[in-house]
Amino acid sequence: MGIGRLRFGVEQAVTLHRQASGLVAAVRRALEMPTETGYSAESTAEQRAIVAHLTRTAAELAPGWLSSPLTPETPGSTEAPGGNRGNGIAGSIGAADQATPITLPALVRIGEARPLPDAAFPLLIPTLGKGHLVIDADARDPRVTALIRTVLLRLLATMPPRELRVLIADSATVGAATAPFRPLFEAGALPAPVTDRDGLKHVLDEAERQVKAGHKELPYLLVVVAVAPELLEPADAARIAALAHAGPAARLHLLVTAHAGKPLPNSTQLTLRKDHALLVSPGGETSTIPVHLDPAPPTSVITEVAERLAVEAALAGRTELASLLPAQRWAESSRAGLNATIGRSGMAEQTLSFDDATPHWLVGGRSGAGKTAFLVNVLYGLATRYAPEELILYLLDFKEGVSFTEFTPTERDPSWIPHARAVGIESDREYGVAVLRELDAAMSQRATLLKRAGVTKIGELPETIARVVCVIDEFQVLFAGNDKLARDAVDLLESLARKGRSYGIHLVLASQTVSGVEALYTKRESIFGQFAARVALPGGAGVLDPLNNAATALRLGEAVVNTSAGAPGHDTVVRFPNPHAEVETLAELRHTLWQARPAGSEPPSVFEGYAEQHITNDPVFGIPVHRRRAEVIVGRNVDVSGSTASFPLDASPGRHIAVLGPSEVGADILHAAVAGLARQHGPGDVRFLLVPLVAAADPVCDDVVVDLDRLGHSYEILDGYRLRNVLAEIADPATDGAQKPTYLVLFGADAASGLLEQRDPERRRSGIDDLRTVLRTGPARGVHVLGWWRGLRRFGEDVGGSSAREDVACLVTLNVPGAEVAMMLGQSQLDWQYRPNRALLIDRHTDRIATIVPYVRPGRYA
Ligand SMILES: Nc1ncnc2c1ncn2[C@@H]1O[C@H](COP(=O)(O)OP(=O)(O)OP(=O)(O)O)[C@@H](O)[C@H]1O
Repeated sequence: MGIGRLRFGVEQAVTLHRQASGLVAAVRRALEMPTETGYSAESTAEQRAIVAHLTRTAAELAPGWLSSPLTPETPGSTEAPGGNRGNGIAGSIGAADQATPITLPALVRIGEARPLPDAAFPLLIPTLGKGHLVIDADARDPRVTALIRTVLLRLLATMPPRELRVLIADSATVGAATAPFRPLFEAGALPAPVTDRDGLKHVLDEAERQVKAGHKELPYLLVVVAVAPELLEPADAARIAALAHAGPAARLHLLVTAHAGKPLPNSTQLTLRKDHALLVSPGGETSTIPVHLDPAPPTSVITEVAERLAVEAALAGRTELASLLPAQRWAESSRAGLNATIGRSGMAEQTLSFDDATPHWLVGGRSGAGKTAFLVNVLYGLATRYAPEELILYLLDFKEGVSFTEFTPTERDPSWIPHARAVGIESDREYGVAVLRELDAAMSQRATLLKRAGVTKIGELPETIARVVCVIDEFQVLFAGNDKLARDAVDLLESLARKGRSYGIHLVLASQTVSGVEALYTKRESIFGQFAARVALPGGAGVLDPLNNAATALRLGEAVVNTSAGAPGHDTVVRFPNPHAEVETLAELRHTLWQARPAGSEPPSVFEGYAEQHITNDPVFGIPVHRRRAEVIVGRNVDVSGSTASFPLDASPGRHIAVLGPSEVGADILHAAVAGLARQHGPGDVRFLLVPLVAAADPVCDDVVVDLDRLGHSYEILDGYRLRNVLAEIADPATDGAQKPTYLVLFGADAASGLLEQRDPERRRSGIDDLRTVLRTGPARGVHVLGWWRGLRRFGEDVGGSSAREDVACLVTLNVPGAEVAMMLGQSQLDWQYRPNRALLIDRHTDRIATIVPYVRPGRYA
């Protein structure tokens, strides 16, 4: 072989390496050497000198794993082959103690160019930051498999894991070509190869996104296209050509196999011959210099490297919550919006914002898909990033579970997240609507502020106004029932979704069944249209466009994030941590945030739907207040603050309380009523007449007695006969004013009906007559009846039917059907269904009807 041929070969190498300026210069120098030194290049020795020079240059330009032979000299060692430090996994893993910085692997060895039968120089091809590699044979050819493995191993072993993503579409060998890299797939450090047409489309989507994003901070993306040629659709081939054109500028690089036809732009092209390969110039000209592709690296080497990289990736790409939290607490401003780190895509952190573009989020996922985990991560992330003056949280959970207990003080741990304003656990719809109302009111206040300041967004106000994030888990419960409550919820949500962005009020709606929200039917678009940010967890494809199948193959701990209202092609798959696995980290973080809370911070108001409510925890119980008139405390309102549910007692006719329904909670409500009253009167100022008429109430009555004794009150315990006499006494106008203010407490009042119905022939009155008189005239004389009737009908008959409705104005109904309550109230319909641990409070004088959580004695539901 003469120098002419060598010169041709080397010059072609120069052309092909045009973009690799370092190599071009080096090769030129090598070519110029004979003339400079005056030697004739005709001699074989001279040709050898050129080849040797090229070899040395190659080692400089592509050190370590990039170009050295991949059969390790010391088996079992993944130190950089060839003894080079700096460009290899040894360098990246031990980066801290490496003196040599990692250089970008712009050039990678794929084999040897052999211009002389006995002299070869390493063939380097331009890769990251430069160009693509294309070969005409498909991956079923073992030499192509070897090429893929060589390039992948060299690049993976060289690049820091965060800076190179690899996507593999391999229908040709169904993933076999890259099988030795399995440890990386299993560790989630690289996505496993996709092997079908849809998979290829997703890979190309992802590559196009990289090109569209176009900014320089993205990690490099290497896409291996090892598609069986018979499965490659022309449209996909066109997409690949377009990506080849635009890729290098956007850090996207291709390794394409089975490519026939026109050379792809920016590519090193190879054509396979029987025992060697040839380079094809961009113009399509085939060189004559034979290239011997490197054999596949030993599987053991690949596996060892992959395992080490998987460990490194696991460390670098940890998705533990702690690794996603900001280093500095409360360092960010919420003026322009809030950023939440939601997990990682590859090694890169993924952030989703609450701002003008994505003011509200919709999150979907089947039960057990990790929705709570996802939300808890987001909330801890936000609470660590933004100070309580910048962020307020409202957390509502409608399902059974403990999603947000994290954020509230408990008996065991008094700390709380200082941003949390209200937390609803197993919330009622009434509570949800109360929260939405509070937010709606906040929106109106903010609107006034903005108007006054002449601006349109809270970020433009001179002072910082905290942004509000309201998370509603299983929000579809709000709309169940298609009743007034559901309609109110829809209206409020629509208003918040539409206007919240300007006022810094952001919603996160999470659900298992977003698609089936019936009550939203007419308003679906106007509500969900405002939710540009969609997060689909496994089974949560309902939050995406019906044509978007990006969430089909998600695993636990993964989510598709889409900021284009779920439109196909705008999806990023993120991995998120499991906070339930980091209980200690969370507890520590909560304590740190709690300790740092601003002076005077109040704990969040907490609504626990399942919890028994006890009067001893009532906000006004036992606080000595000088009341003008007594209040009968019966439970807690289902509102944001969990305020006291009570009836004021005054002298107007009808200020008596009837608790209705067979549930024994009726007796407990009377217990609470007496306990509350007993603390509003001095000992001896009033008298309590206790009438335990049913066995079920005896223990309750005993507790009342103990309490009254302790407080030094005077009381009497009456049976049915004494009750009849007492009613007669009180009803007698002659006793007017002779008695102290009296509370007549009837435990199971219906049991006395038979006795009271009997007429006293002398007085020509029955006990029932006296009862009705007491009801009508008692309050004016300070006599109030507190009674528990187990049946509605009996109660109606005792008090005198519908004409006497006003004689008992304060009602608490328990397990009584809504229709019967409606009938008693003379209404056509009542949207109320009894649920355990709930009651309906009705005050006829104020037309107030509200769901309450009645006070019970501890252990009532145990
Ligand atoms: N990123 C994750 N990696 C691994 N396991 C996880 C991850 N996130 C959650 N899990 C686990 O999955 C299970 C379900 O999680 P989680 O309670 O968050 O789901 P969910 O969708 O809220 O379920 P449900 O709606 O039934 O309450 C839990 O056992 C949790 O530990």
